[in-house]
Amino acid sequence: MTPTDADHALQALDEALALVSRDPRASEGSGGDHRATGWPQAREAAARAGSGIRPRTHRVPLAEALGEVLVQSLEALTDLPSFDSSAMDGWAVAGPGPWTVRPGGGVLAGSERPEPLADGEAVRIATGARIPAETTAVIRSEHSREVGTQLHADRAVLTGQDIRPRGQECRSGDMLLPAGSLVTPAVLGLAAAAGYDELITRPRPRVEILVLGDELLTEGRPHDGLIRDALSPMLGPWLDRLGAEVIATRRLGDDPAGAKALLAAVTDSDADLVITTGGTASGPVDHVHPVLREAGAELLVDGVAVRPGHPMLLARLGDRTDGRHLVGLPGNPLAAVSGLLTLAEPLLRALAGRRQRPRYTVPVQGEVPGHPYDTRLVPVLLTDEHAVPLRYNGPAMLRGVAAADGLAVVPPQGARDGQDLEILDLPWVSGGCFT
Ligand SMILES: Nc1nc2c(c(=O)[nH]1)N[C@H]1C(S)=C(S)[C@@H](COP(=O)(O)OP(=O)(O)OC[C@H]3O[C@@H](n4cnc5c(N)ncnc54)[C@H](O)[C@@H]3O)O[C@H]1N2
Ligand code: MOO
Repeated sequence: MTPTDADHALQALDEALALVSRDPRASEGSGGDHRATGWPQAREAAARAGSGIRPRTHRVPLAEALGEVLVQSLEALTDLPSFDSSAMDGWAVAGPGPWTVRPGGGVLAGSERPEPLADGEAVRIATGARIPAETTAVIRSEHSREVGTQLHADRAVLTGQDIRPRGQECRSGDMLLPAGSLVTPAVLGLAAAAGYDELITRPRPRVEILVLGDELLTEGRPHDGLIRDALSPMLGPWLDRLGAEVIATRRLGDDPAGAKALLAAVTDSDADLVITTGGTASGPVDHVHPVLREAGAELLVDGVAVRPGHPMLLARLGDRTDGRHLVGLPGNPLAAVSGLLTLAEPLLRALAGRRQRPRYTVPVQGEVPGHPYDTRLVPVLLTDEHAVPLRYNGPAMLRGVAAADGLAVVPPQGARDGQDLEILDLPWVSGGCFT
């Protein structure tokens, strides 16, 4: 590391740790003097908020069901295989050999029902083709010899060999997968094989993204105190990867008109989840809290003991069963990522009827400084053995996370070299979603 790099790294760490509350119980910058929710509890609260809501359902063509969850169990509409079929290219034979080869063409996959075999007869057959009635075995081409009109087997022939009997995998009506299963590419294949053209699933949760801030540019280089909006380009595709349907991304100013538009979205949006960015802290134009108060929203999480991302929040809009929520992400870009993984992801999984992500840990390489009271989320690269913390992990920086495979969950007080840390995979690394 050059001295300049080292300086930068230290500065990033300083910034990541700078917002240490003097009183561990007080949450600064999130609109009041109250307790921040612990990081694990915040994730649980978000998952709880999204479960127990009456799910919407729809019937969709197979390809559109990818990444959604089955509302009903998947029952076979047919026996599989639906007829006795050959498992190999070779010969269908009846009785003991040698056999007389039936003249003419063989039996191909997809061909009409073949003529029954006579005892001592053989017919050429392709993998997947219907087995002629009276067949006792299939002999692979490489295990047989044709001598004139006679077929000889090179090795012992067992009755039933290389025949896939009808119903070997399932009988019509068998339950193939329970309700609640995620529709993966493999499930689409199975459903098609079992006779389905459409599936009944829970639609993806709909999300509306509202990006707050007057200082944001949508193109060109930063100038005159204005900066590029880094969150609009990032959040839509990210939420898409988390299994949401992003219905709109809108930018709202910090002026009264922006506050009014925010209030309208909070009260009227037909999204299941409204996500805001910025305006969560206690600055003069931070109007997320006032708008939520005005709308009578219930704050389920208001500040989380995590760095970055401390001022993130989760609110319930409307009543308990209608299931509309708002997640307020802090404006600092890595803080927004932290809020996305802490609150939005568990909530969206629950709303989609998906199970929460399986937890796993990886030993960390090197010591990781901790916050005195709060959890830290630190971008890491994953090697075969370790999670390697990345620099440039300050709340306003995306340079670390853009190079990362995941975020390591560093407990308060930090981690020693080799300590097992929970890893939050980034969705494009784990490949856990289908879009
Ligand atoms: N007095 C205090 N001030 C702040 C505290 C605090 O505890 N006391 N907390 C700090 C923390 S931690 C965070 S995180 C931020 C959260 O601020 P807001 O959610 O209110 O966000 P803004 O003030 O609107 O913006 C913060 C920062 O992020 C930049 N930003 C905003 N949106 C975008 C975007 N779309 N793309 C790129 N960058 C964005 C914005 O320009 C600011 O620099 O509050 C601290 N303050
Ligand atoms: O550190 Mo704030 O917590 O920048 O999100």
